[in-house]
Amino acid sequence: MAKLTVEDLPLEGKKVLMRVDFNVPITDDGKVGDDNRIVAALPTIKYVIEHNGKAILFSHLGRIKKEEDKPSKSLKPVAERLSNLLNKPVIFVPVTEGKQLEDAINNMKDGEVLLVQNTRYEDVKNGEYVKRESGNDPELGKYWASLGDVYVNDAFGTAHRKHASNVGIATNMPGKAAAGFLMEKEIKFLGDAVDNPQRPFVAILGGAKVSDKIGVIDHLLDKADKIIIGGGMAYTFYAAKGIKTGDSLVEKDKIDVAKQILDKAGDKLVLPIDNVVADKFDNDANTKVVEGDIDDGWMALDIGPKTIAEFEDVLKDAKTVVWNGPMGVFEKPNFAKGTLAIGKFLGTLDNATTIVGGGDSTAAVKQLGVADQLTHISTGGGASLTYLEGKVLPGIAAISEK
Ligand SMILES: Nc1ncnc2c1ncn2[C@@H]1O[C@H](COP(=O)(O)OP(=O)(O)O)[C@@H](O)[C@H]1O
Ligand SMILES: O=C(OP(=O)(O)O)[C@H](O)COP(=O)(O)O
Ligand SMILES: [Mg+2]
Repeated sequence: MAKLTVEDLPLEGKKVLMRVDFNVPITDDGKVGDDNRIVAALPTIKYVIEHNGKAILFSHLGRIKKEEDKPSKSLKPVAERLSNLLNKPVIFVPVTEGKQLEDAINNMKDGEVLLVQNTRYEDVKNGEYVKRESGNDPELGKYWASLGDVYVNDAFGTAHRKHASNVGIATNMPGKAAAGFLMEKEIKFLGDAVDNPQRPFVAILGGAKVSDKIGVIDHLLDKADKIIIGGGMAYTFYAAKGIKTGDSLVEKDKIDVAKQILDKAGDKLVLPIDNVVADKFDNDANTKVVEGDIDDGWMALDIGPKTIAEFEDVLKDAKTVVWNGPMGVFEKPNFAKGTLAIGKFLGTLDNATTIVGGGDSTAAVKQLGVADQLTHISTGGGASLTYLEGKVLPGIAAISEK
């Protein structure tokens, strides 16, 4: 990378603003469900504090559209886990601006670590959805930049976003915005694996961020030999094909996009044949396996056994596989079979490069015990896909040149 890296920055005694991606799953009882993204940022955080910098960390957690979203999306549990992992105190500041934050920063000693509250708290002010963080409000990036001396972006998982805490701060610190070690590592790995992929090259797309990620498929059609669609991504395609979807996740305003993709894709696109459907979004729901049409009152929460066999057949000769998005609601054990089966199968592909990306997908393969058999676990889902498309990632573009 011809970009500035953390090793190029003066750190001793400096206020080092750092963007990390601590958007981790939080359990119903308010604990960190998977700490892969926190662990992945440790090398850069440790480097900064070992060089006597003051590490001031910024991250988002989830999406905030109304005041009531805030309490369950506090970064407090993340601060506690980070403190355990670093084996030292982490100062947690429960606000994103103002005197409390400024005082806390000014009171820091060299080598200390501080975590600022969820940057997306700025998206809702006085009950209004103002998107200051997600809309890259110029005043916000400028304000946050004013709090530090230098800036390190290690949030690869967020690099496809143009937000105040990544692009905003960086553009306000020209010549002083550097990449962290995780950012460097992810780009190097993805570049090596997918710029000239060994073929057949198969992409697997699932998960729940349909409107975000469906557009990527169009571009992937030019790159990949096959594209497997499972998980919550599949049912908008069902709707586009006129298959009944019942109460499954469908993004109505993306049905036309799905139709266009289907027209272009021919047999490159592989959709589920059967699904595990449930009568409610609950682990204890009544379930059955159905082929094709899903009746009203039922929702597809996992791929079915015939689909698993179908997907394995497509994957068996692959030399490069990139996977983003779980095949079902794996957080609920009764709907984790499809994700587990695909993860296990990828582990058996000895001569293939297998890459899994995404906050939830990596949590899934770790939780299900198949992560060790894969070639690379990337912290970025949407970010990896955007990279794959060949697009510039705004978070990386904003980092200063060497
Ligand atoms: N059939 C489905 N219906 C609803 N949600 C689903 C379905 N399949 C997967 N999901 C959900 O998708 C979420 C992950 O999606 P996403 O954030 O796009 O993946 P990643 O974090 O790996 O990039 C998980 O919380 C999972 O429960
Ligand atoms: O979790 C993330 O992406 P991913 O779910 O695609 O892995 C990133 O933190 C970005 O989050 P966002 O999609 O709410 O901007
Ligand atoms: Mg996710």
